[in-house]
Amino acid sequence: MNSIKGKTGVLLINLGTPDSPSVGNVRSYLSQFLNDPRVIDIPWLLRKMLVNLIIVPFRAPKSAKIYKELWTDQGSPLLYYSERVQSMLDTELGDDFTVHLAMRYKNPSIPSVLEEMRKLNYQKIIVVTMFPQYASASTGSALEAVMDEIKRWWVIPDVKFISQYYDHPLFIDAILDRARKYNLDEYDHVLFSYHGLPVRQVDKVYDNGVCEGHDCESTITEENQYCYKATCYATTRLLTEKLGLDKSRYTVCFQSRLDKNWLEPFSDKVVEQKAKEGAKKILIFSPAFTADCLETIIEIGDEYQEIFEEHGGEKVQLVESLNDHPLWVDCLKDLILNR
Ligand SMILES: C=CC1=C(C)c2cc3[nH]c(cc4nc(cc5[nH]c(cc1n2)c(C)c5CCC(=O)O)C(CCC(=O)O)=C4C)c(C)c3C=C
Ligand SMILES: [Fe+2]
Ligand SMILES: [Fe+2]
Repeated sequence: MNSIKGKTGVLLINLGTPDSPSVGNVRSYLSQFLNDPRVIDIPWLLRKMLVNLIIVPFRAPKSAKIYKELWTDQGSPLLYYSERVQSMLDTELGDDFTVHLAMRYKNPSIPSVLEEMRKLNYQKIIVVTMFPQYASASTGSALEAVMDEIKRWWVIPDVKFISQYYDHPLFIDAILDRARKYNLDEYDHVLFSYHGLPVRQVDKVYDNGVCEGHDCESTITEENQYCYKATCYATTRLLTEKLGLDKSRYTVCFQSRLDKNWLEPFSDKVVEQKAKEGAKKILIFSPAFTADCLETIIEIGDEYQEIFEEHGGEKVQLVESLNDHPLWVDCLKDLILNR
């Protein structure tokens, strides 16, 4: 048996990114991602045909071009920052814990990292994703992939899952600290742009598959606590209360949609609308992304800037993701030690 630093293994999981921005690697990433039944939740045959014959062949070359713009000397920002957080958290947690990092799609893969962890014979494993708001397509999929591996082990240690933490005070404080360098009074409007989801997927958290009788834009209760829309609005309320931002000065919106049946309002449409109303400068928070990635750097930073300028606006300012912010690491540490 290999020696272990401590008795608890922590598995930190993020979404994943292509191994390189080549068309082949982007195709392989998109294929694994979009064939996930929690991401495209339609019947098997229909998903295989739609994803493998239509979406991936058409999207891979376009996405590869964008990934080439995103790539830095350190590789993909999502993987780079996830590794930084893993190493900082490992140091912060001290000798009783060892922190491992896996990606839901591509590398380091969940099966390979869990196999290393199995060999280390931990007494306890704590699994935490880098998704603050629960969604079946992100957190649910990552936790299912972990269960699929561990269920086959002969020895199953104590296992603990952390499903969401959008309201953790240190998560909120870390975002506020990122925003400190921007003077809110200089901006005509503020957007809180979350990754979008098909409405059908969000509503599946309710037994009858519909979000009826819940006021998910203004209240969160035991009944809608896993409704992604409700947690995005709740995250925004926690942030805006501390920022002292009046309701008239901000909009919650959802980006990266694949079709029209996704959560509304759509971020790109809000950006366009604000420019048409005469806004010159807008500030965009992206509290569903804990590491900067294609969806923040390119979609918000470049594409929304273009849309805004096209309609008369001047500057779209992105509030950087938490990346390797020390308060973000403190948040994860607190979740591991105290949840
Ligand atoms: C049906 C499609 C998709 C669902 C549902 C979805 C949910 C979802 N995604 C994230 C986080 C990220 N997604 C990222 C990229 C990305 N997302 C989709 C599609 C769905 N996501 C695609 C096709 C892509 C690839 C890029 C592209 O071709 O446009 C990323 C960035 C990864 C990177 O390498 O930088 C993140 C992060 C969440 C949290 C989520 C559910 C709430
Ligand atoms: Fe996504
Ligand atoms: Fe809801």
